[in-house]
Amino acid sequence: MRAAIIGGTGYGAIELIRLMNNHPYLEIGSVVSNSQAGNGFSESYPHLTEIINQPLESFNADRLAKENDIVFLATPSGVSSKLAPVLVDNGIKVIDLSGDFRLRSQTEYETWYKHSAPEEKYLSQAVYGLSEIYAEEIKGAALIANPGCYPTATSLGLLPILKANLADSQSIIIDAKSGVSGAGRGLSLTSHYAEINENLKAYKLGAHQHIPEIEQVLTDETGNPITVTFTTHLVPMSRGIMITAYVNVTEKISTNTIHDLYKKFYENHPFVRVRPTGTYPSTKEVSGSNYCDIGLHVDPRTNRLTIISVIDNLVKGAAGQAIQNANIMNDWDVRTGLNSIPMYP
Ligand SMILES: NC(=O)C1=CN([C@@H]2O[C@H](COP(=O)(O)OP(=O)(O)OC[C@H]3O[C@@H](n4cnc5c(N)ncnc54)[C@H](OP(=O)(O)O)[C@@H]3O)[C@@H](O)[C@H]2O)C=CC1
Ligand SMILES: CC(=O)N[C@@H](CCC(=O)OP(=O)(O)O)C(=O)O
Repeated sequence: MRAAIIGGTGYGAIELIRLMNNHPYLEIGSVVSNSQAGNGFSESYPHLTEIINQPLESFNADRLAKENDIVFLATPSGVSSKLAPVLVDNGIKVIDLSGDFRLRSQTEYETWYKHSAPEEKYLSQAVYGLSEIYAEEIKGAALIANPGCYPTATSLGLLPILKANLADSQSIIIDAKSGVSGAGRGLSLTSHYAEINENLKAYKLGAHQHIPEIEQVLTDETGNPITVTFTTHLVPMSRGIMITAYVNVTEKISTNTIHDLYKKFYENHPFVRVRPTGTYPSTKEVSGSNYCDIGLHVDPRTNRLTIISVIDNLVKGAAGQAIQNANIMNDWDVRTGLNSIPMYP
């Protein structure tokens, strides 16, 4: 199956290429670049020399639909909302890595993203691609809204306890940290070496676009309107996300019991690894892989559960989950092309 990638010279796109290169059924088809059309790939990414030789193309929806079977949009929010409709109307399946089709409400989208929402007609047909939770819906979808990196780690970490009705759903605090590649390849003062090296920064307090996304999933899955306190931090590393979530449990319950509950919840989901009690995952232990690793601890003094959830933002947080969704859409084993062991150290 030929897969086109749009946003060709961004970090999401090259991660798609790295993963697709080892996928037995997905062949890298057209690679579209807005800024580098006509140039060779290795001019932007010399590490791909003699591996990916095709020239970068400009966007042409008719040609893309004729020459490819599926399109991955690795473009910024506000750009995907313009490109996806043209592709869907051309009858090609689309997996969008941006935030454009994740929120069902246009008003919510415009409040948090600060630009115009996609058309209702396309929003209503988009399926939220949190692979472990929505596989049935993903199977038949024409347009997938691939989840955000922070919402992936957060939702997978919180859903088992919330769905078991063992937590006070209004007590959730999420402390989130990301490596700099989460902000993409574009240059900015925040990701400038001297600004981020040996530094730790909190950002977008109360204004992060992933807040409504997290609240939407948790609310949908529990049936209770949930609001969360969510604070993001930029850490001086290239890849990786760690979320530390705190939630009050509503009855006396041990870490072992909660651990068993999580193991059961994810027993048929090979990419979520629930760590043994007393051990907590680190970002390097999932780096370069599609795993989400979860560690759990209940403090009996406070009756509060601490959840540590780690992913690689570019893999499970973006390109890896997108490929996992393509696997689900095509009825291939979810692990297809995603078997690589995390890169350690
Ligand atoms: N980085 C991450 O960890 C994650 C990213 N995402 C989302 O995935 C998407 C891609 O992210 P990422 O690759 O990191 O971002 P980058 O900034 O690295 O890449 C985005 C690419 O999109 C293309 N682009 C930029 N502006 C325009 C435009 N106006 N019109 C058309 N194309 C444009 C550019 O490539 P070219 O000029 O070659 O077309 C650019 O390199 C974003 O929506 C992001 O929010 C989601 C989860 C995690
Ligand atoms: C470190 C960093 O800046 N991360 C980005 C993550 C953005 C992202 O992945 O965008 P989506 O909204 O498409 O998920 C941020 O916090 O905004």
